[in-house]
Amino acid sequence: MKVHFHDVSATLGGNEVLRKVDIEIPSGRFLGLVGPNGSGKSTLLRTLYRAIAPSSGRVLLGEHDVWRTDRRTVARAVAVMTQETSSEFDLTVLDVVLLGRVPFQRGFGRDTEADLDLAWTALDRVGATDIADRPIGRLSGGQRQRVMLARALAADSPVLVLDEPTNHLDIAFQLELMRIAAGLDRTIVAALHDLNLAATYCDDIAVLDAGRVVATGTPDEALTPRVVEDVFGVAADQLTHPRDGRPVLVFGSRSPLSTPGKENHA
Ligand SMILES: Nc1ncnc2c1ncn2[C@@H]1O[C@H](COP(=O)(O)OP(=O)(O)OP(=O)(O)O)[C@@H](O)[C@H]1O
Repeated sequence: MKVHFHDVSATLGGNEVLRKVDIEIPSGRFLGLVGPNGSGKSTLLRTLYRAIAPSSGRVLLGEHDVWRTDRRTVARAVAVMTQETSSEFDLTVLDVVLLGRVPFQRGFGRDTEADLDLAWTALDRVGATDIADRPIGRLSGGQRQRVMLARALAADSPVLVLDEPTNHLDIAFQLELMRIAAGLDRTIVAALHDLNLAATYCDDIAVLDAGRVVATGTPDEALTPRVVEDVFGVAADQLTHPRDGRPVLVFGSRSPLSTPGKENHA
């Protein structure tokens, strides 16, 4: 299912935090949304899962305007993993993952065998079957993040929203999470701070700055040294990874790469 943010603007607390953002994500593509703190990434994601209404513009899921579609239909189409921790601290991990199935159940329906299968498969996928009985409130930040990913995976929705999904995760699971996401046959939009994780795993990148899209394209097209320096105020070089040919950013150097201390030995 394709997603189209069509000239989306949003105003919060009297400030325009999104300004005519226009981004199209074709069905099945993985878009990384990057930008400095406060640039509007989470706000844009919220317009997609019906948490913040745009002040103008439209958010399209397929051909349908999210804001003219009922909540339940949107909840079935869009699974969300955010930083907001579950307030149900006494629920077990398995219960929390099963919450991902709620939009697909009728009324206050019971969990079916199929729901349980999907929940266990998702827990297995994130390596969390051994903590299925633990209360969510007694997990580490990283364990909780895994459970939140499992909840989003258990909802087999065509669209997946990830808001800073790798926070709290050790490096091995950061890579694992991105590998899992990249391998899904879903349309994904993820707000990411780590530009190299974004460059390695995303099909496309959109760079936001002060509520505006300032660059889009494949990682090598969007994450140029010029864009990184203009938007983040950090000097960067774009190299090519020797193993996979993907772009890699190296920060804090001046182009062309200089070797620290070399001049002392000349
Ligand atoms: N509820 C709110 N009321 C008023 N202003 C808000 C509200 N939520 C966010 N903002 C402001 O909107 C702007 C965009 O915030 P947003 O959280 O979308 O940015 P972000 O790019 O996700 O940032 P970060 O990388 O720090 O998570 C910021 O200036 C923020 O202070």
